[in-house]
Amino acid sequence: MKNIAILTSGGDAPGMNTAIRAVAKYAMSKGITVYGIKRGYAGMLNDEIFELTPKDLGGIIDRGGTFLLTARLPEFKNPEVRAEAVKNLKKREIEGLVVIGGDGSFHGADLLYKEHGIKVIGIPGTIDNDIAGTDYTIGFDTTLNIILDAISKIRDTATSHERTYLIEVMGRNAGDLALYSCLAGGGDGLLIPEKEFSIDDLAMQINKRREQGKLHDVILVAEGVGSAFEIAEKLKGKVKSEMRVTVLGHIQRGGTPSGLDRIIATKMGAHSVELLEEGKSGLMIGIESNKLVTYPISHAWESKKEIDIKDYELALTLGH
Ligand SMILES: Nc1ncnc2c1ncn2[C@@H]1O[C@H](COP(=O)(O)OP(=O)(O)O)[C@@H](O)[C@H]1O
Ligand SMILES: O=P(O)(O)OC[C@H]1O[C@](O)(COP(=O)(O)O)[C@@H](O)[C@@H]1O
Ligand SMILES: [Mg+2]
Repeated sequence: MKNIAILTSGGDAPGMNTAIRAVAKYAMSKGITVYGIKRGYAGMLNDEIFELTPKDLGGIIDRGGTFLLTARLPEFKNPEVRAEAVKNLKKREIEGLVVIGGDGSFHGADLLYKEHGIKVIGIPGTIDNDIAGTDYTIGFDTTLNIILDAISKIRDTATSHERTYLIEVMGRNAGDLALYSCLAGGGDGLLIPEKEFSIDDLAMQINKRREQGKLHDVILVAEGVGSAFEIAEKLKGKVKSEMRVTVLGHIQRGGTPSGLDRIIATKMGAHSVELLEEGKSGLMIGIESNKLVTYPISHAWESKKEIDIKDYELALTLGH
């Protein structure tokens, strides 16, 4: 394989730059020419494609976001749009494409392979950890650590004022960020979309904690269950303590990638080039039990990543 390209697509995630660097440097070490595509599929369509040089890759291993920029292009679901975009790859004789993104981005990649023969490899990059076939997606660990830092800070003020805090965290339809920040941050309650919950039970739990002499409550609310403000509204009159809501928002998606995110981004990035060199295509890379694995790329949207029930129950047990 002589020429490959890389793009990032969907929501950005810390560690995407680390992955781009690994793909490009590893490919260059094998004599492959590497193109960067700006703004995901939008840049492929608009011909924002340029040859990456070693200079582009310096100083990005620890930079959050993605220097290739990212975008969402709903029109890419249209086969005519894909046919137009692929012309910009073919005129440069780009045979392989590494797509760093989520299930939606992988879907687009799969169609490029099936319809136009471009060899594609997907690297899971999203803070949500909502992709089947991998224990961790790139960005999840960094975001988890940002949330843990926020929990510690909020707990200080929550305790001083003896308040109940609802902290809304990202995750789209997935509860992993809320679950693992509750587990590792000592959260006192957890609401995730994968599990039913009762507002009355939560209120009872908060009141019971106060009877035990606890001075604060930190409740993790996954955005997938709805607004934490609405949950607070429903709790009003049922809990005795004063309540506050903090929506962490996009602060969760920025900053230096953690060690774990950099390690998995680097390993997955290099492996994507190995797979392309072997002539493979239509695969996504994952990490399971600390080993790199591959699945057909369709695994990302055909299988649903399940919540770990034991971890969920442990978080609830320790939160009581
Ligand atoms: N079914 C699909 N067919 C073709 N392209 C798709 C499809 N779904 C998503 N895409 C492309 O991938 C982009 C990113 O998808 P999105 O679902 O927003 O994020 P993520 O990749 O993080 O799941 C979309 O804006 C679109 O360009
Ligand atoms: O940046 P936006 O457009 O506000 O999107 C917010 C969404 O993006 C995410 O941060 C990341 O989601 P994706 O990786 O699937 O794009 C979600 O957690 C959140 O729901
Ligand atoms: Mg997605």
